[in-house]
Amino acid sequence: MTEPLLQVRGLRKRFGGLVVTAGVDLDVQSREIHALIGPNGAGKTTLVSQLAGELRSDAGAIRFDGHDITQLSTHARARRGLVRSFQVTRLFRSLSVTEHLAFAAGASGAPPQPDLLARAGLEGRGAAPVDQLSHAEQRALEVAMALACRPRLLLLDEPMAGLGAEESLAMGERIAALRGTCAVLLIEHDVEAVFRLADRVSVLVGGAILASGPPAQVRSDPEVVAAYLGEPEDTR
Ligand SMILES: Nc1ncnc2c1ncn2[C@@H]1O[C@H](COP(=O)(O)OP(=O)(O)OP(=O)(O)O)[C@@H](O)[C@H]1O
Repeated sequence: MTEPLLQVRGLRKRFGGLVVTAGVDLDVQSREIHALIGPNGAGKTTLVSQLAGELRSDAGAIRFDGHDITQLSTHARARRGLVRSFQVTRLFRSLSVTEHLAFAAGASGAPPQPDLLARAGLEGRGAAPVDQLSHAEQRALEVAMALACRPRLLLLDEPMAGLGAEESLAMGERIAALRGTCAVLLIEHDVEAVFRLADRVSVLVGGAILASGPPAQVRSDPEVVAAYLGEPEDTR
């Protein structure tokens, strides 16, 4: 069997006395949409920060595309195609959407992609300064900037947070449209959206993967139901 695109083994991270990532094993295959779900405080964002290289791991190994990247910088990981979505609120608010996309592409060395605005749902908004975008448009730009880097694995941490129902659906459709072009590791609290979108789901509880598999299998796993999903009537 070919090696998964991302292979994480025994990954650990502690903050002082608090063990947050407690020996994570995780495989993400090429071009799959892989959701990472779990209770508040389970360690999802910390794990994504470790994968992106923003947080140094205490132990364990991260292999990407057949190479050990555990010690590589964020930038070196992005150049290999492991990209976390940007947070535009941290960037240059008076620059336009197009300028942001050019900045992201330039930083990663990827060639420009003329269809990116349309793929991101930002058609006709290229000249708009970022501080005039709606919240939903800003979230769309964050994903678009990551796509501008031509990722092989896109790390998305709650891309639907703060969006209305229709905007969430639109974001879900854009993520679904990525299937087959790149892999996506998606952290999302909206379990219904996750089970609609994902090819596989992993459940992180207490800093370790409790279950991993196709949505239907994970959804009916008694341990997952007990630790996170609850019975059908109180499914969150
Ligand atoms: N830099 C830090 N220093 C100390 N503790 C931290 C730090 N970052 C995260 N934590 C703690 O690690 C635990 C896991 O946090 P994390 O944000 O990774 O969980 P999460 O699963 O993403 O949660 P949520 O679903 O609520 O976003 C929490 O108890 C949090 O307080």
